[in-house]
Amino acid sequence: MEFLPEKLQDYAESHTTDESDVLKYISRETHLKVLSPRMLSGHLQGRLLSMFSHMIKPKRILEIGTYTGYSAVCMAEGLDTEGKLYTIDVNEELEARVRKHFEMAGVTDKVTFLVGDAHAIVPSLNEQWDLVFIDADKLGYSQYFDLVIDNMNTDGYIIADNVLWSGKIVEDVSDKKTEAMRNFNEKVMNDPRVENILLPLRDGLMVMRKK
Ligand SMILES: C[S@@+](CC[C@H](N)C(=O)[O-])C[C@H]1O[C@@H](n2cnc3c(N)ncnc32)[C@H](O)[C@@H]1O
Repeated sequence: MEFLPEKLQDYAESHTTDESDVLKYISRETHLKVLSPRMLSGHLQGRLLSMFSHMIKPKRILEIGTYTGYSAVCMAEGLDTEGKLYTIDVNEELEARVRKHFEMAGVTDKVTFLVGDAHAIVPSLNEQWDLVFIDADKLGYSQYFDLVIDNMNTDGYIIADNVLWSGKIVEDVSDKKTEAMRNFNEKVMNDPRVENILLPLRDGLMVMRKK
């Protein structure tokens, strides 16, 4: 499914700051050589993540779902000078490619890339988060929220991707992932510890601020 009519997408992209050469390289290589390139955040969402990160100036970022490193590089752009970004992916086949991308982007010293199941790794990280990006297994979103919420700084932000789930969220569809995403959106909506906005950019971003 196209998220936006092509002409509007082109117009929005042509009126948005361009991607860096490294991000263009990551995107191109991912589309040529990696399965499911649609998972990559892409130009508009990448610039939004970078913009949020610049606004927050986070000292600690957690990303759940690295894929080929595109969104991690975008968020690293806004890190505080002493800041660190942790990113986790379970797919070890991507590891060499991701490390190369971080090297090319010049972020290796700020980024800790962990390969393994985020459900097991997140509880082992002894950090307080300013920005968390949840973009991995859809059945795990609610658990990821539970795992990070008590370690969010006040005015820290959690962003969850794909919350419109290609539009299925409002259709008469009841498969496991769609139901999981509905449950996640309801859970966030009813949690008094956060205020939230569902931003209908691309496949939908749930943006939450820890009160
Ligand atoms: C949508 S992609 C991430 C896209 C990336 N954030 C970006 O915007 O370019 C989702 C990734 O989550 C990873 N993933 C799925 N289940 C996971 C788990 N349990 N722990 C860690 N990573 C997982 C997949 O291997 C995949 O690379």
